[in-house]
Amino acid sequence: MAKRILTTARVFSALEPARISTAFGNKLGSSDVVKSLLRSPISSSANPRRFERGSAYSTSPSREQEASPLANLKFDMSAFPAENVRNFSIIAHVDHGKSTLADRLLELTATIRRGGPAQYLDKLQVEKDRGITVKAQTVTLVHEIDSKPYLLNLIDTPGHVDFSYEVSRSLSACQGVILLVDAAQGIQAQTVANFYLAFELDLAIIPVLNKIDVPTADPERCKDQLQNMFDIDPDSVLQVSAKTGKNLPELLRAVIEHVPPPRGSKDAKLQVLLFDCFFDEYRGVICLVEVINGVLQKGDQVISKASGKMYDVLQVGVFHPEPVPTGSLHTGQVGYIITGMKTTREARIGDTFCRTREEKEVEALPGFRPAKSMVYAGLYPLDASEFDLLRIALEKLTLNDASIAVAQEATAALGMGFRCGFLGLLHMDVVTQRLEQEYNLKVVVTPPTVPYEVHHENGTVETISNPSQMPPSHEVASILEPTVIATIITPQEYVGGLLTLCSARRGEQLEYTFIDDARALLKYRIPLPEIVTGFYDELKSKSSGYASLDYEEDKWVAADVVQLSIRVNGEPVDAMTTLVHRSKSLRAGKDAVSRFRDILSRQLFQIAIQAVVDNRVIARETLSAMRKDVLAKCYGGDVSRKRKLLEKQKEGKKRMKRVGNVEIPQEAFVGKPGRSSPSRVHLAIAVLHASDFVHFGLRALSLFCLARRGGVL
Ligand SMILES: Nc1nc2c(ncn2[C@@H]2O[C@H](COP(=O)(O)OP(=O)(O)OP(=O)(O)O)[C@@H](O)[C@H]2O)c(=O)[nH]1
Repeated sequence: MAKRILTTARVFSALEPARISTAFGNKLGSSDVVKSLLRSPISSSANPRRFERGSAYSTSPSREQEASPLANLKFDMSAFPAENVRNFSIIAHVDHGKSTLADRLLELTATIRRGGPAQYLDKLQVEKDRGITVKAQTVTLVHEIDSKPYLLNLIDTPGHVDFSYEVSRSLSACQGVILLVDAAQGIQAQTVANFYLAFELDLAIIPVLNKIDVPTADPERCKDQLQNMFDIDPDSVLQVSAKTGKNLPELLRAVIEHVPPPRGSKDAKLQVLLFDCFFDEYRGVICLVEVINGVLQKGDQVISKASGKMYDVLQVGVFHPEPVPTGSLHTGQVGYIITGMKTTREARIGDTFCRTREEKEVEALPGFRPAKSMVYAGLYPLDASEFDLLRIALEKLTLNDASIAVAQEATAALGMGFRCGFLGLLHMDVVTQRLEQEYNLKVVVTPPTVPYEVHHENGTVETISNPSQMPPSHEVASILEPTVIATIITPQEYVGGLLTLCSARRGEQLEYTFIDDARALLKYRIPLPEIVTGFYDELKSKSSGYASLDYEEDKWVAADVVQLSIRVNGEPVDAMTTLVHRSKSLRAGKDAVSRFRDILSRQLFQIAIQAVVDNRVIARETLSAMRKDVLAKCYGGDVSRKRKLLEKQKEGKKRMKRVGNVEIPQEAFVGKPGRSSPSRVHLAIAVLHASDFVHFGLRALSLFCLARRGGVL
C-alpha cells in the first residue's frame, strides 16, 4: 500500500561524489565569506540576557563558554535572500541519533566548538537525564558551499510518540527533512509516522542511514526496507555516522542542493507564521516564527489574525545557538520575535502576524489543530501545605508547555490537587520529573485515565476526565471512548505474541504486512484506555524489547464502560476510582484489591478491601488483624485465665474496628504508567488516608483510650 501512495514522494538523490574538500571539523562557518556577512560585534549591553533558568532555553555558564564566538556577532539577514535559505528538520524514531547529528552539524558549521557537551540542543534537565528530546529546538547555521553562503535553519524534533504534535508543528516551518534511520535497527514505528507527516506536507525528504560505525549496522537491509516501505531509491540513501562525523559535509551539501528554498516573496505584504513559543522570565513570551512573505523589522507594528491584538516588535533575532538579535528577518527566514506578550496563552500557535495597516489584504495561514490531552491524572502535593507551590509551579510549566491542561480538584483521600491532561504517559512522567527537579516539589500522581464522552439520557453530552465524576448509570445513554491507530514494527518471531496482545487489548486488526523478510508491520485500532494501562511495557516484554510502537488518534467509539471503585472497610477511596471496560472489570477489580492488600500494612483490626461495580462487590481481599500475643506473660497452664485474656482481646478489637481508621500509604495512589513509572515520585514516605496528621493524632488518642479501657489489645 505504502508503495502505491509513495511513488510520487519527493525523495531526492542525496548523494553525489563529495565535492567539499573541507574535511570534517573544519570551521566552514567562520570562513571569510561568512565573516563578511556578519556585522561587527554588538556591545555587551545589547547581548541577549540569559534565558530563564529552567526554561526550555536556559543556558548554564558552561554552555555559554562552549558557544561559538559568532554568537556575539550580529547577522546581516539581508545578505541571505530566500534562495540562500534552507529550513529543514531532522526526523527519526527515538534514539536514532537526531540530537547527536544536530550537534555534529553545529560543530561542522562552527556554531559551537567541538568537544562541548553532548546533545547541545537538549537543554532541559529532564532531556539530559533521560537522553531524549522533549522540546523541538531551532538553530540557525551559516554554511558555505562553492563560495556561496547559506543560512540553514535546523529544527531538532523529539522522537517519542507523545510529542508528534511538536514534530508536525515544527515541520510546517520547513521545506525539507532529513529522515534519519539507525542502520543497526532499521525502520521503526516512528520512522513510518514521521515519514508520512513529512510526505503529507509535501516536504523534500533526504533519506539518511546513521550509526554506520556500529558493528551491527546493516545498511543494505535498511535500504531495502526504505525501498519496500516508502519507494525510496536505495542509491539515494546517504550513509553517515553522527558519532564520527563520517559523510556529514556531504549531508549538508545534500540539504542545500535538495531542500527547496522557501517560496515566499520579499516584495509581498508581510505574513509571519507563529509556529512555537516559550516563556522567558525577563522578556516575556518569545515567539518562534517563519517569515513567509515580506520583511519583518524591529519596531514594526503587527497584528495577530487570530486575536486581532496589536503588538510592537521589540526584538527580532535568530538562535545561533543562543539568541542573537538581528534587527530583521527576511523572507523564508526562521527566528524569534519579542512583542511584550505576557503569557504564552496569548501566543496562539499557528497564528499569522501581518502589518497592522495591511490586515485586510493579508490572509491567515491555515494554522494547526490544537494539542489534545490523551491522558489525565490527578497531581497532589505530597505535603498538603505545598498546594500553593504546586499551583504556581504548574502555572509556570504551562507557560512553556501549553499542551498541559490543568483544573483544580479535591479528593477526600488526597486533599486539594489538580487534574492535569497530558499528551501521553511519557509527557506525564516528564512533567512530574520537572516539578521535582525545577520546583523541588514532590507530588502524588493518581492512576492515568483517558477522557470519555458521556451521552446523557436527556440528550446532553459531556467529556469526563475524572472517573469519580461519572454520572450514575441510569442517567447515561451511552459512553464513547477514544481509539488510536497503533503501528507496530516487530521482528517476525514475535508476531504471534503481539497479535495475542493486541486482541487481548480489544484491538481490531487493520494491516499485517512485511517490511522485509525478517520484520512485520502490524496496524491495529486499539482503545486508548488499553494503551495507557501498560500496553507499551507488555509489547516490549513480549518482543524482548525489539518491537516499536507509534500511534495516532482515531475515532471515538461506543464502549461498555463501568465505574470501578475501591472501598476500604466500607469507605470509598475516591482517588482510586477508575473507569474500565466491563469485560475487564473483574480482572481490574481483583488486581486493585490485591495490590491494595500488599500495600496496606496490617492493623490491630481486620480490614476489608472491596472492588465495587454498579454497587456490587466484584472482588474482595481481607487483611487479617495483627495479633498481639497476650498470653506471652502467662506462664503455667491456667486455661481459664488464658481464655479470659483472649476474650478481652477480641472485645477490644471489635470496638477498634468500629472506630479505627486505616492508614493508606501514598504508594497505593500512585499510578502505574505503562512506559515507565514515575519512579522519582517519591514512594518512600507513607501518607495518611483522608484526614491528615491532626486526624491521625486524634485517632491514635482514641485507640490509646480504648486500649486502656479494654485492658488488653
Ligand atoms: N555509535 C554511534 N552512536 C550514535 C550515533 N548517533 C547517535 N548515537 C548514539 O545514539 C544514542 C541516541 O542518540 P540521540 O542523538 O540522543 O538520539 P535522538 O534521536 O535525538 O533521541 P530522541 O531525542 O530521544 O528521539 C546516543 O547514545 C548517541 O550517542 C552514531 O552515528 N554512532
